[in-house]
Amino acid sequence: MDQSNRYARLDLKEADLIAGGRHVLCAYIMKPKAGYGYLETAAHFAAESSTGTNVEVSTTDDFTRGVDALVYEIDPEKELMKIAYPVELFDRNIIDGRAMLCSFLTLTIGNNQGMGDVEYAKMHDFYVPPCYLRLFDGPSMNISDMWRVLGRDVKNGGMVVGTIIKPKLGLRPKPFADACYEFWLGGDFIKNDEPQGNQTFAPLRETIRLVADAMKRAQDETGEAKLFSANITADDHFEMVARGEYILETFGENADHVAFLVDGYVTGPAAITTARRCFPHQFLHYHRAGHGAVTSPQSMRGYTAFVLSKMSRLQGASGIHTGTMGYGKMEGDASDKIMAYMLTDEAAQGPYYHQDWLGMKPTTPIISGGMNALRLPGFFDNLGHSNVIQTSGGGAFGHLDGGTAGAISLRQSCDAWKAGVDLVTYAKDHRELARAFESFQGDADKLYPGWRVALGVN
Ligand SMILES: O=C(COP(=O)(O)O)[C@H](O)[C@H](O)COP(=O)(O)O
Ligand SMILES: [Mg+2]
Repeated sequence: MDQSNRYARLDLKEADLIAGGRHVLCAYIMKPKAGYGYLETAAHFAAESSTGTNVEVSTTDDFTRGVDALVYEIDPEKELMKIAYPVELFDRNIIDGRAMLCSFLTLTIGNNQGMGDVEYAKMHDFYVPPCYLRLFDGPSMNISDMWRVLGRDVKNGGMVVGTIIKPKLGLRPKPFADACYEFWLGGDFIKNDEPQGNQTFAPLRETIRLVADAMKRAQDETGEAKLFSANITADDHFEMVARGEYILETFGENADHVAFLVDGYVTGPAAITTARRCFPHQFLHYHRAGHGAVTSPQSMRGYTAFVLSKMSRLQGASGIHTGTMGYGKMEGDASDKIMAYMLTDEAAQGPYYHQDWLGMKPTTPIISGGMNALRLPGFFDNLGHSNVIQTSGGGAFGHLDGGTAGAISLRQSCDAWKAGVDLVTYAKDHRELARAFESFQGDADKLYPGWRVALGVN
């Protein structure tokens, strides 16, 4: 059934919709299945994503029609479809009237992902009007709060030197805490790897107790504050709260040195909001493990990493992994930097929409995935600054001289970049950095040909 007479209004102007302030706008790359017209498929998509189904129903009244999602722009050649969703469509909390991301998703990326007349549809950008934007929690903490604990300039505190305790799984509590102590002698920040939690070989209560002790000893040893991002991810809200409360109680006077890590893609918006609302004074670390299933350029469905990141700022992530923009091991390329700017800037220019954040706190890009001291300068050249949280797991514990040297090499690499000094030159009088070249020789050969002669390594 062609529903375009009801669910398409190609006369609507995007500027008028934005000025009207009553619509969430979404841009999709959509292709109809063979045999289906573009506009009729787009209209069906909008119907199924708002007030309709595949046939007219007798219960529809004028009010219903007034909150129809409307296709307002199509470009079949570019497979581009834009839909305006009246904000009234989205569910609100009964407890405080505020917005919930799950409702945004269930409509804009819901049944429409499995329709028989749609070959594929993927959201590439969305726009949130002020009346709806202010109903989201937004971040309560971010890198400024980390810099404050570290005693740095809270506006321009520089790279937070971080790691992920590796191996990914398999360390029992004492070797885990020992690895933390080792890294903290040179670095600032340690995160649980995303699956590390309460495995039977590493009971959370014992591990956290030893890590809290390691933090105290490392702080005493270095005279510097240290940070830990503890994984509180769980299916059960009460489990997450129990973990968070135990961790804060155990860290005691260092509780403000603790971030909470949540695997936000696999556990979904509810887990992010549990952490954001139950622990508003802790940095909320959004790990996005699994996101590639929908965000990968190979996936023609779901939404992009840009959309995932934008949703995370709405929900209140203090920081989210934004990938390594082609400089690390995960999928991505240099243009992904628009994700980082969308998260940190007052206003964001996305692929299709300009979004003013109206003072919503920034979310900090977390840079991770196959990174090491050799790969950082190229990354920073592309991004243009180093005010990020950077975590290198293999890049720290894969250093020939261990985690402390690995941490120091990462900091030296960032210092070299900020000073505008070539990394090989800087390595000549910074041993840990020089040894990073020997530790990651494949990268060294590829990124810094001639390093062996320059550093006297055969
Ligand atoms: O554990 C790591 C990286 O470890 P390593 O530093 O040893 O590669 C992270 O889970 C990935 O960075 C996630 O990817 P992304 O950050 O793209 O979400
Ligand atoms: Mg990991």
